[in-house]
Amino acid sequence: MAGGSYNVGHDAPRQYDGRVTGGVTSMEPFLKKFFPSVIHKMNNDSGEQNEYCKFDSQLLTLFTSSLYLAALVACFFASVVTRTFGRKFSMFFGGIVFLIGAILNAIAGNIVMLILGRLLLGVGVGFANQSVPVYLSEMAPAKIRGALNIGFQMAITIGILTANLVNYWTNSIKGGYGWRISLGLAAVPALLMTVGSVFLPETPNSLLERGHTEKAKQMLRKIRGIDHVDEEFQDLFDASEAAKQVEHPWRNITNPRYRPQLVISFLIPFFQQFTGINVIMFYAPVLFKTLGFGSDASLMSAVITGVVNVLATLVSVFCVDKFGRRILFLEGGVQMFICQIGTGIVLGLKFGVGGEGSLSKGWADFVLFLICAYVAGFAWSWGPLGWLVPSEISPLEVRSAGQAINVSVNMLFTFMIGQAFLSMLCHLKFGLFFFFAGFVFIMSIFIFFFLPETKGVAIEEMHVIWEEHWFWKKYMKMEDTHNSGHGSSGASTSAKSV
Ligand SMILES: OC[C@H]1O[C@](O)(CO)[C@@H](O)[C@@H]1O
Repeated sequence: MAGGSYNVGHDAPRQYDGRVTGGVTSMEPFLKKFFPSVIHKMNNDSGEQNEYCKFDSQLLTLFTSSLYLAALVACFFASVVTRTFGRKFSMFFGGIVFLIGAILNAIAGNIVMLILGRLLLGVGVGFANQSVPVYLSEMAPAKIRGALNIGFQMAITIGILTANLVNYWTNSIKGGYGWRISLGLAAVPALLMTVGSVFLPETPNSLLERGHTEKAKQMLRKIRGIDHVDEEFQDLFDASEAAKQVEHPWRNITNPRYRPQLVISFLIPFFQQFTGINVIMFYAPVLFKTLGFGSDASLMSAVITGVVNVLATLVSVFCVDKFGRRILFLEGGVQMFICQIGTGIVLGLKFGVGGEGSLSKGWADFVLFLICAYVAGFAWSWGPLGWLVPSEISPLEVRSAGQAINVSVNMLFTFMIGQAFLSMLCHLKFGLFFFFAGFVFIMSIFIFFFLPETKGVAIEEMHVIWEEHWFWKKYMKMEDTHNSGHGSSGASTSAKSV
């Protein structure tokens, strides 16, 4: 499946570098060079050491999370570039900026270079994030769009695992420059993306959007491998014309008729981040080190959680169309809740509020098991469904606005949790796990009552599920004050996820 390989190839930079930092921030030579105060705190053996606060440094968290802030800002520019100059150009530009960021990070001699490089990486991520999913959705034949959508999250998890493996290796390199290799290797997927984007065909939708009607038809023939594409082309053409009529997608989405889309496009990425997943993904090595695992063992544990993440995401590829979204969301929620409460209790008992103590091997293994089960629960529920559901519920006329909300909310809260985690751990201590468990409880209730099943429902028929829903149906009857757009555009039969 060609689309699958586009996916993995092109999302790799975002994932590789976004995550490689989690490991780097637990490497001593790196900390010594850029964050000596953290090292000082770590080595403080005055006996009053608080395990939870070992790594608390605003600068250190800023280093990790600044990428997402840059991505958040960049994705708004990227949406204009992607529309005006095409998906290919957006990927190419993102790749180049990302490449410069990776080089700057690898040769960084001071904290300014380090953070500047990271901001550039963020800009690259913003562009890739905006263009790659759109590209995939537009290239995919309708019947494998769902699988491809999860392919996006699959690529994310593979990128995280690769980053963890690289860190595991570079951590063992003598000479104190391992972190440079970790950060610099981000140039590999960046190059892949830049060069790859030159050779990729442009999507028919993008060609149509920019007025190249005949080229668009030829391209559709080429990528489908058949001559008779009239029907699909007509759908694309109609959808593109209908989208051109929508002058105010942002005003459209505030219409009561689109209330479920507005609320869900905001809440799903918000909740996805408040599962606390990135505490594990960004800081697993730091977290495991805090729990008393050695430096090497910490990274190894991060590799283990990385493998679990990939495999469990695969599970959802096979289950999502068979068992539906709701059951995965709910099962994943229960599993995460139990594991978080379990981890919180063990840490509470072993470290108490004072944060002094250690874990015996048996208890440490048990915590590792709980964290792996938590990651698995996330990886077959909120991970992939966090992208899939918002993209499939919006009719064409509000799709771009819905998707922009989804991506920006995701980046915003990834940033906020990345930024806040180390001091949350320091202040909330083991309560941090109860904090996220509380959110998992709330989000599961939300899914139970407010998210109807979307499995097997054609996108253009999606309005029916809201009209029949006990809560959302009242919005469907409300007067349309802004315009005459209906929840399902007749032109949206090709159901492009943009
Ligand atoms: O697999 C974990 C990853 O999945 C996401 O929640 C969504 O793509 C990321 O924020 C996270 O790092």
